[in-house]
Amino acid sequence: MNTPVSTGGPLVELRGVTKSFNGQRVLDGVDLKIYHGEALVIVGPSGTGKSTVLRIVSGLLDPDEGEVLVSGQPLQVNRALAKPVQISMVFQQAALFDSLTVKENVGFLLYEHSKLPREKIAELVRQKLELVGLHPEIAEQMPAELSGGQRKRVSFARAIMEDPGNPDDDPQLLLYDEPTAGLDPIASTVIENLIRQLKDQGSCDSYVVVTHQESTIRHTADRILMIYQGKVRWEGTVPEIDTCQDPYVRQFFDGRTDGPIQ
Ligand SMILES: Nc1ncnc2c1ncn2[C@@H]1O[C@H](COP(=O)(O)OP(=O)(O)OP(=O)(O)O)[C@@H](O)[C@H]1O
Repeated sequence: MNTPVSTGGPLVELRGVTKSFNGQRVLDGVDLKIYHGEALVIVGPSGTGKSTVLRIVSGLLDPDEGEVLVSGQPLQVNRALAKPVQISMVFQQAALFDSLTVKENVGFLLYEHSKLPREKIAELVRQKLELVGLHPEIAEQMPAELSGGQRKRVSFARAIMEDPGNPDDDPQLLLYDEPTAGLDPIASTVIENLIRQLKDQGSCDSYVVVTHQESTIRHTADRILMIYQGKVRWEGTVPEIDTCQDPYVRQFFDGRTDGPIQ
């Protein structure tokens, strides 16, 4: 694992982050902290800005206002130079290149940007495929030949790929956007277990999951944040899902149409 620049403060912190699209304010002063070693799940009604938060944390999107601190340092415009924490994102639709094999997808960044021999990269790909529970023979297949659950695992393998000679390349924070969307309950459980397992075995230090699926919330969260109308509305733990009397939380988890959430 990478040695964090600072172990005292949070890994990532958002302070007063706002973001608008087409004049519509989606995030309206979001404050949140992601700590070392934590399993954070972000929930909230559709369209409330959860994926936008992930994209801001990953550096794919800039906030309009507010600060993003990574290991206490502002996330710089020139992110290639300032990389105190390696952050990897697993996208909702797996986002694999259809014209490349599984091996080329998983090893993409190393094939493009490292000096490692191709055979070494192929070996690393096989190792990562095994870590996510896929048979290494799948490496030569095309994404279109795989099931949705297999594609998700391939995208996990890609997110945890690292150059063993470059300690800065070791992902510390994994961001999962709707990792179990569209999967049956059993396939969802397999993916939820895998998310926990990858952290427990050190493939990442911390993770953030954005999900609507209650089983995924319950299986992958140590801490839960609920975002509503552009702000963090509630923060709690899994047992508190059942005991919390906050009307927003109750309505959300009970799936009721009547209540303060419009
Ligand atoms: N690049 C963009 N351009 C324009 N509007 C955008 C863009 N990205 C997000 N939005 C809008 O911002 C709002 C929040 O989107 P976001 O995907 O962050 O919500 P979400 O909470 O993750 O939703 P869901 O649970 O449905 O996936 C939506 O209204 C969406 O249409």
